[in-house]
Amino acid sequence: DNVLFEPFTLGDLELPNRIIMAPLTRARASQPGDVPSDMNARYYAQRASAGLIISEATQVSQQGQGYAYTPGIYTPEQIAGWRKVTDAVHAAGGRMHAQLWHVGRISHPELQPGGELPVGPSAIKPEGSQVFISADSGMVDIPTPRALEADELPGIVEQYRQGAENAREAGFDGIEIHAANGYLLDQFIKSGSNHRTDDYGGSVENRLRFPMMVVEAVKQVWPAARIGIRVSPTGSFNSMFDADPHTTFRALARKVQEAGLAYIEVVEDSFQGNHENGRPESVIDAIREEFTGAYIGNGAYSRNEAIERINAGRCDLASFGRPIIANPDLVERFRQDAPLNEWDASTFYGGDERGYTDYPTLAESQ
Ligand SMILES: C=C(C(=O)O)c1ccccc1
Repeated sequence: DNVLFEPFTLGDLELPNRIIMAPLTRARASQPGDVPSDMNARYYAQRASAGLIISEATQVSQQGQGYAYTPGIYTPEQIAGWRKVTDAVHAAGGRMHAQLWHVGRISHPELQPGGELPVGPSAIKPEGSQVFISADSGMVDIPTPRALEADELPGIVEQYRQGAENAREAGFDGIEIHAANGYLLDQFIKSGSNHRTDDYGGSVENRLRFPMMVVEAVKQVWPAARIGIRVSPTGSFNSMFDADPHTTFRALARKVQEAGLAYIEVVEDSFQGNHENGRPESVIDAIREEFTGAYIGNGAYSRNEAIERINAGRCDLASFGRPIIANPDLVERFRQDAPLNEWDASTFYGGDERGYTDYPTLAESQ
């Protein structure tokens, strides 16, 4: 076997391999109420051979929802739905973290409590971003968000803490804080989206303050060994930009080290794996210098590139998105270096079993 099959202790969780199922929005929560379903449980259980499954982004409140049909983790029905998922994954021998999500400005009044404006660190419209709000409206433009008042922030921190609590009740093995891809925490971290002049904006220290309040809050619920965080230092998805990612994410990695979290998952190029900017190797170096926990690399790796990067010490584990959508038995295929099913992008988001639970395993294809 290759290095992908060397067991790894993530925090205090024993993983049988280094192949991680990346968090993947599929917009297939059951309605009404954005509740995880039996179909969702089947999809995740099919992929339980991954060393660890990280759930799709899961909103911690109505205010934190940005797209139709993404699952929440803030109502009793949603918690019960997630319990079905974790039971099925555990029965199949897997392990699963919940990715806790608040979209911030990437939303629309149709999805917001009381039809309010989406909220963010500053009233800066994410040019070019769109969200899917319903089957009949489809993709719509995003309005200029309302800038959050400082005294609203503790309430949002509580949404994450409660979400962490609900993840425990739902049977997850741990949580991942979603601080990547232009959603609320990334909006605070990066200079392009955070123009605040109070203690939560301006300097790197100030821009990291609110995200680190969230880290401290969920540490009241979970041991740090069961908490990870996802970041996208050079990600441009959702109209994001930071003037100095090297400095910003070195500082973040140092704070995550002080917090003692189990891992950092890094989106290593702009979203959806197009290497237009190449891998930000110097930023990866800075993170690795400051953070001695596990580094999960995400960046459209092939099987062989993942092996190379682990052997070269550029990452400890690798997370895979589209390949594991199309290959429920990706682990076995990587073990055998077998051919992979092609993914069908037209069924990534929304819909039913088609393009979700109906991709064949190797055994089913022979
Ligand atoms: C949660 C997402 C992310 O992290 O980028 C997402 C949301 C909608 C479509 C694709 C991805």
